[in-house]
Amino acid sequence: MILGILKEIKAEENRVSMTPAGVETMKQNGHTVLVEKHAGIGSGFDDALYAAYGAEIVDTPKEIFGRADMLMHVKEPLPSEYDLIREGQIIFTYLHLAAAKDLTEMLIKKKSVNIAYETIQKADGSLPLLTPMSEVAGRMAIQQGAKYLETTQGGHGLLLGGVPGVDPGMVVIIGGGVVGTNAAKMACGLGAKVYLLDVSLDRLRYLSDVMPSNCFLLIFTPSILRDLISRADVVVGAVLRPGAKAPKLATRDMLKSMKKGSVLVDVAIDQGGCFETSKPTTHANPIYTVEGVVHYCVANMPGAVPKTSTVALTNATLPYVVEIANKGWKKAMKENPDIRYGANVVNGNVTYKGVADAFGLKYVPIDTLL
Ligand SMILES: NC(=O)C1=CN([C@@H]2O[C@H](COP(=O)(O)OP(=O)(O)OC[C@H]3O[C@@H](n4cnc5c(N)ncnc54)[C@H](O)[C@@H]3O)[C@@H](O)[C@H]2O)C=CC1
Ligand SMILES: CC(=O)C(=O)O
Ligand SMILES: [Mg+2]
Repeated sequence: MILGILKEIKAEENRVSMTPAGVETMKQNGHTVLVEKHAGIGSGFDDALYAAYGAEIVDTPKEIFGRADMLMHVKEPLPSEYDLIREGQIIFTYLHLAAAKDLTEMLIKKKSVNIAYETIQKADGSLPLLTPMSEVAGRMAIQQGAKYLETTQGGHGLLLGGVPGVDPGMVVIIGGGVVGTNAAKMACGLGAKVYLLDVSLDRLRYLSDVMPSNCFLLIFTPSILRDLISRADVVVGAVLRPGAKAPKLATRDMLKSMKKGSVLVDVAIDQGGCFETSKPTTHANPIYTVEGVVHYCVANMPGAVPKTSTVALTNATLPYVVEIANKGWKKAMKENPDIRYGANVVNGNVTYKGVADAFGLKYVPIDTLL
């Protein structure tokens, strides 16, 4: 198969979808790998290194779209690429379609085979291609929250961890999955007072065994959130209903009760966000203020730490890329249920229920297309 590694074009997105070591593995499996010129620069990998590991360096995205059987990106295709997508072409990347109606409609029209990293799912319910970036984003969420608490950044001027003799800040994390747990670890490590909320008692029981004593674990209810949010310095949105639009859990009314200059970090923004007042921002312009509360809603947070994220992402994607390339998408989906879950829009059909439900479109189970 011919594989195309495109240069990311989203604002300030410096990741790349495959490391040179990944290219070597694909070559060992008998595939051709086209890498767009300068695709890896932001992650510390130059064209000469890719070439040394067996990649063919290609000048334009147009040539890659024209030649590749499978396209790989990190982020979703952007409008400048829409016309280049070919019928039957495999697109393997983060898509987050339940929060992207235009993109969903475009992919339906193109009849491409769109496999989303974020909905590939293992038998235990975990999301192996979302996990590494959720680890990064969860850890970053606290760095960003701490930074924007500084008065020079628009915050109310508190050091999140405090110092001896002065109270630390209070962090509320909504959702105790991968993002939430990683955010909690960082916030606890800094010495903040941390509240972690989830709807799953089993998850809270597990976390109570592994989290330090400055992490308080509570079941999520709107009234608990309303109470905590009025006292919080940093609130992190970290909920997920896989593949579906995020529920709006924190309302504008709750925001009004918050301290001016406190900070919301809505990591769930890529699925639409879990605060009523969230809208996607970019690394170039990451924050805005509503009701005096700083909102950080960057949909590709890991893109700012590409040296960590690119390697972590390839570590997770590569076994799946190898399987899809070696077997073709149909056989790979027939034989591996994890990959079947990744099917979002295939040959003009919406094959992921959360996406179909988000837009009232017809849901076509992927099994009927294999
Ligand atoms: N902005 C960015 O750059 C990035 C965003 N993300 C996003 O972060 C979000 C969270 O991802 P993960 O932690 O990997 O998901 P996860 O599936 O590991 O965790 C989600 C947690 O939310 C909980 N939950 C669901 N509904 C809830 C509710 N109503 N109240 C409280 N908890 C609830 C679930 O029980 C689960 O524990 C996703 O939308 C993901 O796409 C992930 C990486 C980067
Ligand atoms: C998960 C995701 O959307 C990201 O890493 O950008
Ligand atoms: Mg995202």
